[in-house]
Amino acid sequence: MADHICDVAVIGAGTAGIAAERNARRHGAATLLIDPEFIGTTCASVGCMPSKLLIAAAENAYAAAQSDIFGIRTGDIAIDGKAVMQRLREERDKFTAGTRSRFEKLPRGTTIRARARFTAPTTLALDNGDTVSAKAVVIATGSSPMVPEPFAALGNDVLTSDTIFEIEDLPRSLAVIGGGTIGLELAQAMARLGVEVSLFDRAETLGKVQDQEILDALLDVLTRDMNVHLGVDVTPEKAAGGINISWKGKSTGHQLFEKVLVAVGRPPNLKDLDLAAAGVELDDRGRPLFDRTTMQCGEAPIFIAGDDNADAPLLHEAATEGAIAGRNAVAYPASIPSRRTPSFAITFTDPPLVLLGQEPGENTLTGFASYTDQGRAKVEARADGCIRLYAEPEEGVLTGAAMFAPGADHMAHLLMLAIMKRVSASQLLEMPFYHPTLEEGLRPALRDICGATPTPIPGDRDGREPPGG
Ligand SMILES: Cc1cc2nc3c(=O)[nH]c(=O)nc-3n(C[C@H](O)[C@H](O)[C@H](O)COP(=O)(O)OP(=O)(O)OC[C@H]3O[C@@H](n4cnc5c(N)ncnc54)[C@H](O)[C@@H]3O)c2cc1C
Ligand SMILES: NC(=O)c1ccc[n+]([C@@H]2O[C@H](COP(=O)([O-])OP(=O)(O)OC[C@H]3O[C@@H](n4cnc5c(N)ncnc54)[C@H](O)[C@@H]3O)[C@@H](O)[C@H]2O)c1
Repeated sequence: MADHICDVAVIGAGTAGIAAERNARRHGAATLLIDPEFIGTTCASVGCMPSKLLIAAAENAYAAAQSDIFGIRTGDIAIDGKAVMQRLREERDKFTAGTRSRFEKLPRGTTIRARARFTAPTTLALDNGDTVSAKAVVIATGSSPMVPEPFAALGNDVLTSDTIFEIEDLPRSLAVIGGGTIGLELAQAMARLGVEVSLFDRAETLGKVQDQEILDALLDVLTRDMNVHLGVDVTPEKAAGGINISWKGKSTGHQLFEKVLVAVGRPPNLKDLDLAAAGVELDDRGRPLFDRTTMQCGEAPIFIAGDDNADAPLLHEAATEGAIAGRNAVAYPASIPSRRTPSFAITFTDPPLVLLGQEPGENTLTGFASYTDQGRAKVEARADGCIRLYAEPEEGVLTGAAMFAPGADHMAHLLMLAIMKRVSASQLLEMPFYHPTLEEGLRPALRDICGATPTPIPGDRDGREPPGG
């Protein structure tokens, strides 16, 4: 049993915790990074990377299935589920190994393999019997999949994002419960890998989409590969050969599935931390109140970063919040506020779904563009989806976007720059748009916005699509 003394103790060695420790050390602190597993982050082990590896396999299966369109005959396509999952795990393990190797490069004595809980605002008890005394503490404990009661009792046929990447072979059929980011990405990937998929959500939308045209486009694409049931409550029951799912609400039915993926959200990992001892003020869900510009919990020497604060549970936000928390833990009690970037979420469906910036308000101007007749999208046989751009009424300065369109994951970065630099639709239209690109498809929406503001379509620019495509 040892008593460790440091300037900044970081609980959790995921993306946020690693960034917090690194930045606290960069600012001169003696640090400790505490984690029971040092698995190499959720992102690399069971999150971003394995899900994108599955999606990459699905994209290749889909491209092979579509190749006839281009006159390329591939013959019968065989999907070797075991090989798909094996490659996924092999590549995933390289990502986790890369992250884990960074722990070995930390200064000696920085890492402690244990689970921590608070005994006072700046003291921690570890489950190996050690204690930690710090000047400030960063909580970076992440989140875990929620499994509602009826599913929890049903054993191994019920999967979450923590277990689905471990399956030996692709199932014949899969019910996906929850059409949020995880459900959408994995449902479409599995369906395109030949799994019979049904997607269920109790909401009447998917992926938090508010715009009806975007939702319609999303449903149009998804339902080519799977059944989608919105506005339903599902009840699972163990049955011979898998799990029987009954649903009722906007539609009613029942079906047997070999496996069920539960993807209904990821609550923060806070319950084992004994936050009462930390003395931080909690909201009505038991989550610490904190300032998102400093990551500080009230006036306490405690900072919270990453999924565990449930603010923006995304990789880039976890890394940013960790860096802010680490710097301010060193600066305590003189926290320095940081400017946070506009909200930015990409769901890696095909085409990608993007929600960017502010949601529209009463006076927001909107511009619309469809990709069903867009030149480059048609060339590539992926003419689906649409985009909606949002702007301020006075000058048409861009404020946000909702997009479900080919290339939206890349175009969103251009729009993010425009939003952050307060660029107007008119100014964007002064920019050259190379032909034929997917970016050209933004212009009808930009022109809509110009048309509704005193800032016109630039007089020396063509007001229509380029002749020839
Ligand atoms: C399937 C899936 C796909 C995703 N895809 C994307 C994507 O494409 N893009 C994107 O931006 N985001 C994606 N995300 C979200 C992203 O992975 C998370 O936002 C990010 O990993 C959160 O990092 P974190 O540091 O908060 O948590 P984590 O990386 O989970 O780290 C938390 C750490 O805290 C430790 N811990 C917990 N309790 C204690 C305790 N009491 N004491 C000590 N240590 C503790 C845990 O062991 C863990 O190591 C995805 C998530 C999932 C599940
Ligand atoms: N590409 C990415 O950036 C990416 C990918 C995967 C995950 N993530 C992160 O992981 C987080 C968690 O993802 P998630 O998909 O688990 O959660 P989510 O909050 O995105 O979606 C949960 C969905 O489940 C539905 N739901 C809730 N309870 C239900 C029930 N009992 N029956 C049916 N439907 C139900 C909700 O209506 C919602 O649509 C996301 O918020 C996101 O931040 C990001």
